[in-house]
Amino acid sequence: MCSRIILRRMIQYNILSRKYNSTLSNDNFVRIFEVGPRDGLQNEKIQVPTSIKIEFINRLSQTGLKYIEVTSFVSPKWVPQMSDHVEVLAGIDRIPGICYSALTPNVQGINKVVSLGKKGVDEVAIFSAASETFSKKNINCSIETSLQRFNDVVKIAREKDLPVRGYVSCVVGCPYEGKIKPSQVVPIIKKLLDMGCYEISLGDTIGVGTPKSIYDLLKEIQSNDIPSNKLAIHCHDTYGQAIANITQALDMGIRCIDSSVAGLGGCPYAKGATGNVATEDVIYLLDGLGYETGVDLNRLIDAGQFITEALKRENASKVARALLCKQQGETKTTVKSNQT
Ligand SMILES: CC(C)(COP(=O)([O-])OP(=O)([O-])OC[C@H]1O[C@@H](n2cnc3c(N)ncnc32)[C@H](O)[C@@H]1OP(=O)([O-])[O-])[C@@H](O)C(=O)NCCC(=O)NCCSC(=O)C[C@@](C)(O)CC(=O)[O-]
Repeated sequence: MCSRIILRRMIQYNILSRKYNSTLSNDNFVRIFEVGPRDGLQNEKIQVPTSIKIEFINRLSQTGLKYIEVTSFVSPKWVPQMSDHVEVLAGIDRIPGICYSALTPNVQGINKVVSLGKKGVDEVAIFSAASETFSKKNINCSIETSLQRFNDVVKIAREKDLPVRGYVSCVVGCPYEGKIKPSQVVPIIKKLLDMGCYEISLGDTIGVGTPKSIYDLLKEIQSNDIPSNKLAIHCHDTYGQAIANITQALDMGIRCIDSSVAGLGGCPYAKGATGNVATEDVIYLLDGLGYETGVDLNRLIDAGQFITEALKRENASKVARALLCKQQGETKTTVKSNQT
């Protein structure tokens, strides 16, 4: 009898301590949401061959990333670069456990995703903005109209058990309206969450944020009882503040970071905005801070090199450049010492 009680206590203790450990490790785990194939490529002026996009996504799938935004179902007249969404999705090697996602701005987009069945995506995203002008430039309608449209998108997605992620662009600044107040952002987040989005990604679309503006924004969001585990941070690095802003967000409990390998990207409707923060730089930061991500930095660098060589441009990741330089130096030293 006594030993049974002890056994039960041991089991309870074990379960509790596992729960405790998993809470700890959850808090220590940061989800990386790779947006390179979508946000990274959507702004490329020359059509990137579909086979390159497929190879890029396949390489990303080998890095340990669990979320990859692969394309968007937007109008090909507005963003021609994403017009091969069906072919991209049909061509990639899907790895079980990886969530492949796409943007769907309207019913036409979500219906197309649904019609693809298993060749579609595992989750979709809708995208709003905290700036009225940006909304009109980006999706050709007011914020209010866009939210009505998204309601219909979410309804269809939920009927098909497709999780929906929400984006809010221009959370600290807009290319047309300038500074954006946190009080402009909070109502949009609330509406998207109420609609059924499982998470809201906060987009510093033109990379003007600083740790102070990110702090002010997150403080306002938190004071409105919106939990941090419903949020992600999406930083562009135009002013070189992205890593500092992400560190601020991590300090305030955010555990999902959007990034783009090799720092690819830019928004077609935000002139002058450079790419997203580079995933390699984010992983280096997180490794250094002791967070877990499950992402292999070397494989990521390989994927980043592949796509930058294909696009014939410099890799914008400082970490990738530094590590590649170091490797080249080491190879040269080895070759020299083998020759002597
Ligand atoms: C939203 C619309 C469609 C409205 O565009 P619209 O012109 O107002 O729509 P419409 O309903 O009048 O349709 C016009 C034409 O587009 C077609 N169309 C309409 N919808 C679709 C669709 N889904 N798929 C394919 N075709 C579509 C439709 O069939 C029609 O074709 P037509 O009859 O003239 O031949 C348009 O403005 C659009 O596609 N915008 C794209 C915006 C975009 O992709 N922006 C970049 C992504 S957002 C971003 O980068 C920010 C983010 C998320 O990364 C976060 C951050 O950094 O802040």
